[in-house]
Amino acid sequence: MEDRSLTSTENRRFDRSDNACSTANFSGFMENSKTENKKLVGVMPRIKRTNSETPLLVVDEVYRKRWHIQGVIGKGGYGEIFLAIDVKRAEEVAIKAEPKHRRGKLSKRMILEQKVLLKLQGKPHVPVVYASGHDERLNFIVMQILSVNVGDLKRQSPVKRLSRTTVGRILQQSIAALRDLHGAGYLHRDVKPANMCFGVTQKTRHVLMLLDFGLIRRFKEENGDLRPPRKKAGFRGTQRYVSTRVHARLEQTPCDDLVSLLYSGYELLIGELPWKFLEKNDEIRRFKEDMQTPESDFLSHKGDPFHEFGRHVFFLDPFAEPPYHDLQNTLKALVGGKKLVDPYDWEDNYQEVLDESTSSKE
Ligand SMILES: Nc1ncnc2c1ncn2[C@@H]1O[C@H](COP(=O)(O)OP(=O)(O)OP(=O)(O)O)[C@@H](O)[C@H]1O
Repeated sequence: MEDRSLTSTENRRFDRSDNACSTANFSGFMENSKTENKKLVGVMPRIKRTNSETPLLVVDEVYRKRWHIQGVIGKGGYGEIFLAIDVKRAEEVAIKAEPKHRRGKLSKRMILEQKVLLKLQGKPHVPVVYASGHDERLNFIVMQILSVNVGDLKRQSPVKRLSRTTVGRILQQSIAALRDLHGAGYLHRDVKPANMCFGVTQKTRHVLMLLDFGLIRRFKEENGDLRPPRKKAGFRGTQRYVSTRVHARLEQTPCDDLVSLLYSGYELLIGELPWKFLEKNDEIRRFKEDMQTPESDFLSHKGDPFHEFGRHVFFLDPFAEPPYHDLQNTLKALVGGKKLVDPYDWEDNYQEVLDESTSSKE
């Protein structure tokens, strides 16, 4: 095994041989016995050894006699994501933990996330869940360890953006992830680069995974019909990425996840969304509304595959099933003959996007 300094603040890549052990049953949570042959080769997240003052899980402690906590690898608005070693299987896992109570109320967010993640097990763009459950203080999900998120992979690029072929493939895979999720009857409602990671094993390092099912909502009845829309829906999502329909508090449908995906792709391609520095909700909404008018600069870009994709997405019928396959096909020219398994920017020292930048200056 390579030397892995856990105090390092750099992203790490390392190789590790698999050493899967048998599974055991615990009370109070479910366990998935599926384990994949592990050899970690992807862009591993940074580990912070320092916890917050009131840590959800304590570094160096063994949680539930099973997971040796190594450090924090991610933080969201609700909880924290830890790197841990599963002492039974001798392999790295990620543990997402959230307090059970929020502002004095029982938090249902992670309970729903646990349920949906379990339902989606076996889908290629969803992380493998090894266990999930709760104790008196927190809810937790033990899952497959993934790479640095795509937003951070963009931030690490020397030109703070990603190449067209990398973005095209991220979008094609995200469309597949959304097709599977929508097919199961759920909307994500928080599609953004920070909620996308790649696998870190040889087999999964080119597979995009969609994360964070905390804002998920069922949009179909059990019989497949659309649930009747509410007159006014609450705001759910991240202001920068939500569609104009969400700004208008309309009931979300699959097209709104796809608009968030379009904005995510635009951000990855150009570096920052034009409304990044606007603070007022109305100003952001107006900017987005202008962008989707047929005479906008964005939609006047004829012949460019990303703008073609934008045209498709902006004019989707909110109440019809999106043409996922056609949308993926629109992106073929952006991908330019690269395969999903060919290296992505971060595996190639961002050379392609550096070359794109140089040629656009000439
Ligand atoms: N399985 C994983 N492996 C590696 N990193 C992960 C994993 N799950 C989450 N992360 C990292 O942690 C970050 C936060 O995760 P997540 O979005 O699930 O948390 P959250 O508390 O629900 O966040 P939010 O406030 O955006 O809703 C992600 O952006 C990602 O970088």
